[in-house]
Amino acid sequence: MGFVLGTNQYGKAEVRLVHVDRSTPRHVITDVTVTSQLIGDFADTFHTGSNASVIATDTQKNTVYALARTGGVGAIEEFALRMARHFVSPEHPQVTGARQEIEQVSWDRIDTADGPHDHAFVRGGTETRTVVVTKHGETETVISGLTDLVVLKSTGSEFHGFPQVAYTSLVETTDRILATSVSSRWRYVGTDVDWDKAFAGVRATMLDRFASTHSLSLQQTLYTMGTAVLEEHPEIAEIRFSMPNKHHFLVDLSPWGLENPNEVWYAADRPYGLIEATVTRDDVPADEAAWAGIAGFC
Ligand SMILES: O=c1[nH]c(=O)c2[nH]c(=O)[nH]c2[nH]1
Repeated sequence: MGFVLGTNQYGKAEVRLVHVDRSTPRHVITDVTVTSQLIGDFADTFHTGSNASVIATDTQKNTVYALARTGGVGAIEEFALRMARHFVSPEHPQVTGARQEIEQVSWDRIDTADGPHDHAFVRGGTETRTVVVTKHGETETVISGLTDLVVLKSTGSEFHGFPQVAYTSLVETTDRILATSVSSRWRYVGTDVDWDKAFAGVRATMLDRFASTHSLSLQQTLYTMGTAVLEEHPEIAEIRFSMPNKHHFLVDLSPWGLENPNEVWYAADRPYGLIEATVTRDDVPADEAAWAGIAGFC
C-alpha cells in the first residue's frame, strides 16, 4: 500500500496585531488578526522531518509585525498582498504560493464634549471586515468581505404564497419584521483597486438595498443586494452571501384582551432560516480555488 502527500499549506494562524499610527497627534488604530499560510515545496518535512525549506511559522508571525512597523497596515487587502508578495519572491524559491487571511475589527473615535478624541477609542459594532488573498506565482486573487452586519426593517417585508404542503403551519404575512446578520464575501477581478473606497461602497450599497427593497422574501432582498453591488462595482466578479433570517414573532396578547398591531415581538435566536447564494457576472470565469478554505458560504 502506498501513500501520497496531498494538498498542504502551513503557517501561523490568528496573529493579533494592533497598529497605532502616531504620525500625527490624531492617532489611527488598526486592529487585525492575520493568518499567514505558505504553499510550495515542503514535502520533505512531511516525509522525513527535514526542515531545510520550512520558513518557521514563528517567522511568519514576526513578518506580520515587521511589515506593520516598516510600512504600516493600511487597507487589509493591501497588507495581505504585501505579506503574500514578501513570501512568494525570489528570496524564497521553495514558496510557490501563499494564502493570507485578515479580519479587522473597528475602533471609533470617542466623541467628547470637545469633539472626537485624538487617542481615545470605543470598539465599533460587532461587524468584522475580512480579506483572503491567494497568490500562486504571479496570479493574485483578492476576496474581501464582512461578517455580522446586523440589520432590521420594522416593516416593508412580506412573506406569502408558499406551498401549503404536509406540515406547513406558517401564517402568511404582508407585514413582518425582517432582520438578518449579513455575512458576505466578494472576489475582485484584479488588484488595482482603491480597497477602502470599494469596501465602503459595497457596504453602503448593501445597506441601501436592504432598506429600500420592499421585500417579498429574504432571498429576493439578498439577490437585489448582490446585483446592485455588481452593477456599481465593475471591479467585482462575484459576491456571496450567508444571511440568517432572524425571526421575530408577533406575541399573542389576546388572552389579556389586548390587540397587537405589529408592535410587540419576540426575537427568537434559534432555529433560524439560513439563506445563502452567490451572484456572479455571466462573463467572468469562476475561480473556485480562490474560495478554498472559506467556510460558511454555499
Ligand atoms: O424570507 C423568507 N424566506 C423563506 O424561505 C422563509 N421560510 C420561512 O419559514 N420564512 C421565510 N422567510
